[in-house]
Amino acid sequence: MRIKIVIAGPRGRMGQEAVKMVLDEPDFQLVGCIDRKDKEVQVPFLAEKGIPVYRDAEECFYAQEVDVLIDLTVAESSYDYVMMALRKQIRCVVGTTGFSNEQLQTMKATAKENSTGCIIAPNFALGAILMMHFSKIAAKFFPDIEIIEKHHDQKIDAPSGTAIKTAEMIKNVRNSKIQGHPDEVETMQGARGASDDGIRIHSLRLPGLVAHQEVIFGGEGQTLTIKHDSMNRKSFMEGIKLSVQQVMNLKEYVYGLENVLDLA
Ligand SMILES: NC(=O)c1ccc[n+]([C@@H]2O[C@H](COP(=O)([O-])OP(=O)(O)OC[C@H]3O[C@@H](n4cnc5c(N)ncnc54)[C@H](O)[C@@H]3O)[C@@H](O)[C@H]2O)c1
Ligand SMILES: O=C(O)C1=N[C@H](C(=O)O)CCC1
Repeated sequence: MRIKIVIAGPRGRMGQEAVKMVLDEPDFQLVGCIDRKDKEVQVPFLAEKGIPVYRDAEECFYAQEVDVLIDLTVAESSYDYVMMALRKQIRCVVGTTGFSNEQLQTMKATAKENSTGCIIAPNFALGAILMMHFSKIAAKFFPDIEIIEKHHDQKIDAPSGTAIKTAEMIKNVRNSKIQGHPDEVETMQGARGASDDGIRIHSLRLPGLVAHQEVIFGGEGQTLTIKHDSMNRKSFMEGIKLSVQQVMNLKEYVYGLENVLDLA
């Protein structure tokens, strides 16, 4: 039996790539897409293949038998779609970033209440998962850390979901620390970036970039840099494919692809 999939956000940079991936995968079946309500734009590629595009998620979930929702939209709509899907016991694979902690906690609780799998991953690139994992190891030895994330200039959320997740993973192993000089002063606001428990996060947005992150550790007489670059959006597809396969056997919420990979 093929896994029946709906993709929300099929016209986006990630959505287009995900549509191709799902259509190319013999074990997957794309049964529909969900596009935004306010734009009546045809999606010719989907029309040719006879794949319905719904403007209303409720209608989509009513009309189609769905195993997994893949959401690649914006946090506001993604939250509504995921909540609706989980309440109907439709599993979710979510790449969208920019959720509040409260939204993440509510989706977690809803997945549990409905015994339904939900993987939310701020980054699906396997190299990025390793970059975060290696950073967590390095942070045990080097507690002075600056994260520099660089993305294309059409990204709406900052800092990136990956940078937030990296800081969260590091905080699990690093004691709280205020970095830099205790009397340090910003003579231009924002010069030192954001601070998460003392870890500094800097967000760069430029045309030409896709998704990149460096985690720089400083110690006595040395620095260590752990760096990952996504050159295109195909780099995320292997992780989405794996998540769809894994979520079929899950009955709860998982935040981060590292939790469904064997990194031991
Ligand atoms: N997890 C990862 O590995 C990963 C990788 C790349 C991007 N992202 C995230 O994925 C999301 C999408 O990124 P993108 O670069 O494709 O953005 P994009 O702007 O190209 O695409 C977003 C799509 O969502 C659609 N959309 C907006 N509101 C909608 C609604 N209410 N219903 C349905 N569709 C709606 C837009 O029309 C657009 O087509 C972002 O949150 C981004 O941060 C995650
Ligand atoms: O918006 C993007 O493009 C990306 N966002 C993710 C994030 O916020 O971490 C990472 C991959 C690309």
